Amino acid sequence: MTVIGLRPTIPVERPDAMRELRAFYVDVLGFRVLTESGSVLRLAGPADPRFRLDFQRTDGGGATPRGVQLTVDVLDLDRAHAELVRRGATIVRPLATEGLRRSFAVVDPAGLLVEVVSEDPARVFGGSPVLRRLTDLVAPCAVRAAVWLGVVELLAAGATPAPELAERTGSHPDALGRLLRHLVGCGVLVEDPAGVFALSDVGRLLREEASASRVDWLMPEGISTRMDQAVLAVVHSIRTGEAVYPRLFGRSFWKDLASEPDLGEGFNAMMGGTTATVAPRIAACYDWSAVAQVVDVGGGDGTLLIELLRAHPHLLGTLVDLPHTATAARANLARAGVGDRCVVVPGSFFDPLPSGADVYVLSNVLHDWDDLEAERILRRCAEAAGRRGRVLVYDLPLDAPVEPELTTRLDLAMLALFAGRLRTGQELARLAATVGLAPASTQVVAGVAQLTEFTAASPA
Ligand SMILES: C[S@@+](CC[C@H](N)C(=O)[O-])C[C@H]1O[C@@H](n2cnc3c(N)ncnc32)[C@H](O)[C@@H]1O
Repeated sequence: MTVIGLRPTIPVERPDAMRELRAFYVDVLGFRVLTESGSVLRLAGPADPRFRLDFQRTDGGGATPRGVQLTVDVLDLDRAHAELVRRGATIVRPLATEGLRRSFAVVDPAGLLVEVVSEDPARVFGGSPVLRRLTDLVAPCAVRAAVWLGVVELLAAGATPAPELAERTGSHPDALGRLLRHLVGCGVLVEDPAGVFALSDVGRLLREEASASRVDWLMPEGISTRMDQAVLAVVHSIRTGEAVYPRLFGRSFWKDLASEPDLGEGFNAMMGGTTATVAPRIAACYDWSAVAQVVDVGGGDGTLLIELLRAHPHLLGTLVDLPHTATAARANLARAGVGDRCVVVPGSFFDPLPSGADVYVLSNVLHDWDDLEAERILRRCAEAAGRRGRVLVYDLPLDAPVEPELTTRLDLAMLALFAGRLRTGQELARLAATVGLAPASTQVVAGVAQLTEFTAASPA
């Protein structure tokens, strides 16, 4: 049996307690009211409507609960019933249908009354919340629209009435109102009775976690829209094993970024924002004291190299990246005051790299490529590092100790965008072995990502 929801129903004896409960749970804790009548108050969690809490007056007559009662939503009520009967559970109310709601009740071993229900009426339209969460595209698109229009930014500065939001974002007033209402429904915004909108606690995460989370990846509109479109078309990648991005936009992801400056700048800003959150940890968790020269291969906009050079004033750096990104990196490195300690080399990591440095860093690079290409990049690093140098690979491993949904979603996105892939630690080590590199040490960065140091394998 599959449980998709759980909510306690709490009996309330004092008549005026309902008002006090509402004030406590709604006004203070931010729960939302789903149903309110004289005898029933049904609430949903502020951040997640799947958190449910129901109160029921005991003096309302009828079948009111005597003690706390649990309501368990299941996907298949008949199967749940058959299973509980087979196990000898005490069924205290037989299977019954009341409108769209089917239920039965059992007593659990602790004596708690458990009502088992399938779809409650409110859920029939729109289907199960669990399936809706997996299939709905409207809410993610509405959040993107609010970010792209600048609604989130404006609301972060203060609560604003809808007409003013429409004017300041250059939006169609009626259409924007509809967007705002859906976002209230999703728990991202709140609206007061005067029609003034504000960010909810969840909505505030869109600002507060901007550089630490996926939210950075919603900005700016151009490149993140293309990346979303590629993910929408992932079925092509599943059928063929190929990236779908070139099929949609006529050229590879990296060529696309190079040919439209806004796309390239947008991607560098998104990537730089993400790397900025881990760069200080990479700078701190590896022993840079014996390193004189570091080459950041595919170093992006220079975010990581800036951090390394600032944290370790003895270091000299080289950044290799495609020409348009190299130009951006050069400007960033100069602005950060470390331009005199580094060289920026526009070029490809499929070509020979500047040789003789102590460390070659590949940060968030290998997962953009399939095994053959990743091997070619590693080979260039190994050649340039020679027997003395080291290759440092920073990436999120496929077997990172996080919810598998996090790593597997990135893995699928890499497939759709570049035919890239996430790799387990072992897969990375196997790939490195093909170019004569052996793992020497591994650090876990930010609890999940991995910094693996490779050296030339000892000759057999
Ligand atoms: C996912 S980003 C990672 C950037 C940076 N290392 C970081 O961790 O923030 C991948 C980088 O590889 C660069 N890149 C793609 N193809 C390249 C190539 N053939 N040669 C050099 N750099 C390349 C991109 O321009 C981009 O900066």
